[in-house]
Amino acid sequence: MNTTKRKITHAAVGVIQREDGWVLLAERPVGKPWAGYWEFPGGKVEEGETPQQALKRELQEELGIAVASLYPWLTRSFDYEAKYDATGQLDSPAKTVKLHFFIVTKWDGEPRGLENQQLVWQPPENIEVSPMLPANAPIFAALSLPSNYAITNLSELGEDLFFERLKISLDNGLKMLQLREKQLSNQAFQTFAERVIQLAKPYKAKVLINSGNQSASAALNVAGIHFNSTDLMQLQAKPVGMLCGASCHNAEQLAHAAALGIDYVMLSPVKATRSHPDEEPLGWSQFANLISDYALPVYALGGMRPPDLHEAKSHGAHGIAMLRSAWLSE
Ligand SMILES: Nc1nc2c([nH]c(=O)n2[C@H]2C[C@H](O)[C@@H](COP(=O)(O)OP(=O)(O)OP(=O)(O)O)O2)c(=O)[nH]1
Ligand SMILES: [Mg+2]
Repeated sequence: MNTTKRKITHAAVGVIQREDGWVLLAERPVGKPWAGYWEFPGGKVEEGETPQQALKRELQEELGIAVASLYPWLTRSFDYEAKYDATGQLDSPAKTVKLHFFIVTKWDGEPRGLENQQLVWQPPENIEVSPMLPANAPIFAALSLPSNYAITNLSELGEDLFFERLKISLDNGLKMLQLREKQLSNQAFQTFAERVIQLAKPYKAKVLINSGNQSASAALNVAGIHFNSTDLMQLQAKPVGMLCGASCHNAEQLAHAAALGIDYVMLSPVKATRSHPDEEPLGWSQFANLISDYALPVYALGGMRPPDLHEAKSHGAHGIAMLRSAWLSE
C-alpha cells in the first residue's frame, strides 16, 4: 500500500435535480484530465472559499446558472491513481479528492455547456451515459433512495387498520418501508411480511426487514436488511446483493456504518418520540454536526412528520424516516 501522504483536493459538486428527479450530467471536455468521462457539474474549491461558495461560482462559470436553493448532501473521499493517455503521457497525477456534494433544487437560467461540455438530463436509477468518473459510482444508488421511509407499526394499529393505511400510503407514493415487529413470533412475522411484500410489489416499493426479525426471513423475498445499532456494531462486512441500512445514535456507530460502506443510515432520535420516551433527543444542530462530513445518505428519525422533510434536508439529511406518523389517516 502506498502510505505517502497525498495532498487532498477539495471539490464542490452539484447534483442539479429537476422536480421529476432527473439530474444533470456533463461530459468532461477535451483538454481537461479525464476527458470524455461524465460527471456532475462542479469544480475545485479555491483558497478562502467554502464548498458552497465554490459550487455557486462553478455552476455560474460552467453552466451560466445562478443557484437559488440547495441542500448539503454527502461528502466522499476518493483516491485516484495516476492516469496516462494512449501515448503514455500523464493525463492526471495520483491524488485524493474530497467531494462535497450538494443537491440543487432551484436555479435561475437554463444550463448551457459554457466550456464546450455536453450536457444531459438522466434519471438516477437508470443512467445511460458512460464512462462515469470512478468516484461517482455509489452516488446514483444513494440518489435512487426515496426521501420518505416508513417503519411498520402493526403493534399499535392492529392488522386491519395497518393494511388499510399501507394501501393508502402506497397509493400516495411510498417507495420504501421497513418491517420491524419485535413482538411477533417468527411464524407470525413471516405471514405478515409475505402479505406486505405482496401488496408492495406492484408499486415497486422496496421492503426491508429489521435485523431483529431476521431469523424469520430466510425464505422472504425482501430488498434488504436494516440493522439495529447493536447488530450493526457486530457486523464485519456488508452482506452482498441486498440493500443494507442501519440505525445509528452516535459518531462511533456512524463511523462503523461508513467503514462497512452500507447503503444508508438512520440517525435518531432527532426529536422526542413516543416510541422511545427515555432517549435524549439530538436536536437539529447536533444532528447536522454528526453528519457534516459523512459519506452515506442519512435519514432523520425520531418525531418526524412529512412537513419536516425540508428542515431535515437543510441539515444534511437525505430524507426522513417515520414510524407513527407514516400511518396517520390525514
Ligand atoms: N466536477 C466534478 N468533479 C468530480 C466529480 N467526481 C469526481 O471524482 N470529481 C473530481 C475530478 C477532479 O479531480 C475534481 C474536480 O475538478 P474539476 O476538473 O471539475 O475542477 P475545475 O472545474 O475547478 O476545473 P479545472 O481546475 O480542471 O480547470 O473532483 C464530479 O462528479 N464532478
Ligand atoms: Mg469542473
